[in-house]
Amino acid sequence: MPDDPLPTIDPELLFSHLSHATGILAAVSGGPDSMAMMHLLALWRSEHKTPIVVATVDHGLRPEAAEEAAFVAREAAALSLPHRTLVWTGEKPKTGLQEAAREARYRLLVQYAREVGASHFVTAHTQDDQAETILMRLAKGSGLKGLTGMRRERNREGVTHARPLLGWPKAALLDLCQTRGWRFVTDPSNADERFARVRWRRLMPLLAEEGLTASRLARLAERVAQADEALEIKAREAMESATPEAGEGGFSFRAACLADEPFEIGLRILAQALGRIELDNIRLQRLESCVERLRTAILAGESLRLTIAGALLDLDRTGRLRVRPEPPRSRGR
Ligand SMILES: Nc1ncnc2c1ncn2[C@@H]1O[C@H](COP(=O)(O)OP(=O)(O)OP(=O)(O)O)[C@@H](O)[C@H]1O
Repeated sequence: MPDDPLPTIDPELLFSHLSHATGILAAVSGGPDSMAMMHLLALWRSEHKTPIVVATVDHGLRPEAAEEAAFVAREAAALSLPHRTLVWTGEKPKTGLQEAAREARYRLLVQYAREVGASHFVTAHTQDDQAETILMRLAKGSGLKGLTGMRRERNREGVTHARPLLGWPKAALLDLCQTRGWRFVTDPSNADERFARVRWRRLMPLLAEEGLTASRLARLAERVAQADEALEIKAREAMESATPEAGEGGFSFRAACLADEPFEIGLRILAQALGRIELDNIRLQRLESCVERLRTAILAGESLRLTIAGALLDLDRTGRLRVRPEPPRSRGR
């Protein structure tokens, strides 16, 4: 397959959805993607008044990290952009280090965005990152929700996390850095095969030879996101017509919809019900087995009591399902 020509990136279009931001915090690690983002933001700023600040997180995991942060600070200063290094000082876990580092990074970025009054923080995730995310989630047996990939915008504790480069290939950003002479650093952990993401990245050219390109995977994510949104709306409508009522530390609804609606909608109704008592991110397999058991009981007109991820579900013989947080005493049994 011939390579697509690299697209030209217009900062005005790229950041158009950020024009209403009260301030933008750019998360810049020093790699080509985020350095390109910083330069593009600096170009965009010449036409806009939105304050822009830059931050680099030093996770305290690699000795070179402090020098990389200093490098970003110098490059930001050359563009007259204020820069801050945010240091992760917390305890470092022995397992799940990447996950913990990501959580710490976002926590620090959200805190700093608040401190400087920025309504948005932006990261330089690209189309390739999106494609890798989809492949990794497929390999983990993800359901539809996971296959929607990373979102262009999401709320993190009151601050909007935007990913303006999600539609752009990494190669286009690298090309920009090279042609414009924008300097960047190379993070050695990007070649460390202990990380699943790196191993998937190595597979990408092979998959592209069979047509499974990053742009097709990213397109799949967009289509799945559309389907996911439609199914969520249908599930919400079904729940609204099931006379939901708050009470006794939780809420209840007519559960017939769990059996009458297609299984996928039933799953989402239950997930939304649990969401109402602030239980989110429940494992798909757990939800699936709960809905299966509830459907069987509903059709047989039987009562049923179940627990799932800290919630107590009580189906009575009239077909009403009560959902409430599990009392602390019975948890973990
Ligand atoms: N140390 C850092 N300091 C500042 N920003 C960072 C840092 N590391 C990553 N970022 C931001 O996050 C973007 C994506 O980085 P990377 O792909 O390494 O993160 P990831 O952990 O895979 O992403 P995610 O956190 O969404 O899973 C970078 O382009 C940059 O904008």
